[in-house]
Amino acid sequence: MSTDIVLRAEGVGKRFGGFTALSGVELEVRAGERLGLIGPNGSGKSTFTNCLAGAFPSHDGGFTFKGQKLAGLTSHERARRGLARTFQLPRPFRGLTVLENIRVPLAYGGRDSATDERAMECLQSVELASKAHRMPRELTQVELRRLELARATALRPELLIADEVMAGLSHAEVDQILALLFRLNGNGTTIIMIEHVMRAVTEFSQRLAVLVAGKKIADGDPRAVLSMPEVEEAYLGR
Ligand SMILES: Nc1ncnc2c1ncn2[C@@H]1O[C@H](COP(=O)(O)OP(=O)(O)OP(=O)(O)O)[C@@H](O)[C@H]1O
Repeated sequence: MSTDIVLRAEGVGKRFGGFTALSGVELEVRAGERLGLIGPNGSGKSTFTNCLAGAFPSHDGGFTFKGQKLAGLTSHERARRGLARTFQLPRPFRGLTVLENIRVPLAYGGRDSATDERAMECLQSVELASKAHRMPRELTQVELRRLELARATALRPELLIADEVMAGLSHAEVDQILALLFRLNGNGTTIIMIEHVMRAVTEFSQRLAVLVAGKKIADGDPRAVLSMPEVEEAYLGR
């Protein structure tokens, strides 16, 4: 694993009206790293993702990605720079086939890359090639998650934020998605996994960061972090 810092969050804060959803969040992610970002419901994980991906601005602080500040860039511009995210509820274009769904992000990456061949390659990487000409409504839950991952990673991002891609899946399906994420990481993609399926997070993460009520309360070796009394109390409810 390289020691280059690919992402740095500095003092990130976000308010919704009078409610503080994030406060002073500092985070560094190394190139090639697998980081788990955990925390109870409502602790600010998706808000952090939305600020990072440019869905809405943060009120305080900001992000540096590959040495460049992200402030002022739209979510599309961030995606073009290699920052990808999935959505908790998969958001395929319902009126397009599975293959056409992959052509959309490819088209963002430049006219030449939006070929059927490249789209099929993406589908093969998530084992969905046999469903290329199906409509999203014909896919199972786990296939929809795979399509979401293929859409997010079509442009071969340097950093992927996988936001609860395992929710509601069976044990075996979680293993399938885990294998896929390990493969993506093995091919060089840095991954931040936001997940409530603890088995998956602990198996996947080289490091864990914990958000509670909008603040980062722990960051380090997964075993050490999970055995911290404040994490057990806040997150695991023990
Ligand atoms: N658009 C919004 N307007 C007002 N409050 C919001 C908005 N988005 C999030 N919040 C609030 O901010 C807090 C953090 O929410 P967020 O969705 O980031 O938590 P989370 O850690 O991702 O939770 P979960 O694990 O349930 O997905 C919550 O209290 C939520 O109600």
